[in-house]
Amino acid sequence: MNQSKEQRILNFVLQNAVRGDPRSVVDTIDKYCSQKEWAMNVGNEKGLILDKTVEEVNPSVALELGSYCGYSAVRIARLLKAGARLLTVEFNPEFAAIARQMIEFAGVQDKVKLLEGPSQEIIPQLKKKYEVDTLDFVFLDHWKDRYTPDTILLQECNLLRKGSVLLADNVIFPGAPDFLTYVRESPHFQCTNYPSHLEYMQVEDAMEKAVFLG
Ligand SMILES: O=C(NC/C=C/[C@H]1O[C@@H](n2ccc(=O)cc2)[C@H](O)[C@@H]1O)c1cc([N+](=O)[O-])cc(O)c1O
Ligand SMILES: [Mg+2]
Repeated sequence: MNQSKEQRILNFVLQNAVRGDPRSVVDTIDKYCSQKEWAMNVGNEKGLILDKTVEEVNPSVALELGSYCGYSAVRIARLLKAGARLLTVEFNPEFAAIARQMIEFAGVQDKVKLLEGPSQEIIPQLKKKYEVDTLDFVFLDHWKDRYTPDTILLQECNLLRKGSVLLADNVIFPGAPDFLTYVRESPHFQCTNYPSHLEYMQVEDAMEKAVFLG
C-alpha cells in the first residue's frame, strides 16, 4: 500500500538530514514541507517564537500536546539543559511511530519521552505514572478544540505552578477562539499574542503565550 505523507517526510529526513543533528532534522523537514508537500509542523517562522519562549523559560519539565511527526519535539528538545525532559503526547499510532523515529534520528531521545494516547487520558497520569511534580512549559499544538479543556484539566491536576508558561499554536488559523477567550478572561493567566504566519504559507496566524499566575 502506498506510503503516507508522514512516512515520506520521515524518509526524506533519513536520507537527507545529518543523524544526531537536531537542527538539520528541523531544516530538512521545513525544506520538504515548503517545497514538496505541506504538513502541519509549526515551521520555522513560528518555530523561532517557540525557540525564544523555550530559551526564556529554560524548562526542567516540558509537555507538548500533539507530537505529529516530531518536528517541534526535536525543536524544543535541542534547547533543553542537561537533565531536563520533554514529554510529548501523540494519539495517532502511525504518527507516534514516525515521531519516535524522528526523535531518535535527531539524537534527542534521552530528553524526550513520547506518550501515546489521548491528552485527556495522559494528563491525569503525569504526576503518578510519569513522576511529574509541576510543568514549567506546555506547548499546545493538538486538536484546537482540546486546548481549553486540557488547560482546565492541567489546572485540576495541579500540574501548573506560579509562572508555568503555556504556548499555543494556531490561535488565528485554524483558530482556537474559545481558548483565547478563556485564557484572556481568566484572572489566573497573563497573556501575550505573537502574530506570525501559517507554516509554509502567507496566511495570517499567531501564537498565544499564557503565563499561569497561581
Ligand atoms: O489541525 C491542526 N493540528 C492538529 C494536530 C493534531 C495532532 O495532535 C495529535 N493529538 C494528540 C493528542 C490528542 O489528545 C489529540 C490529538 C493528533 O494525533 C495529531 O498528530 C493544525 C492545522 C493546521 N492547518 O493549517 O490546517 C495548521 C497547524 O499548525 C495545525 O496544528
Ligand atoms: Mg500547529
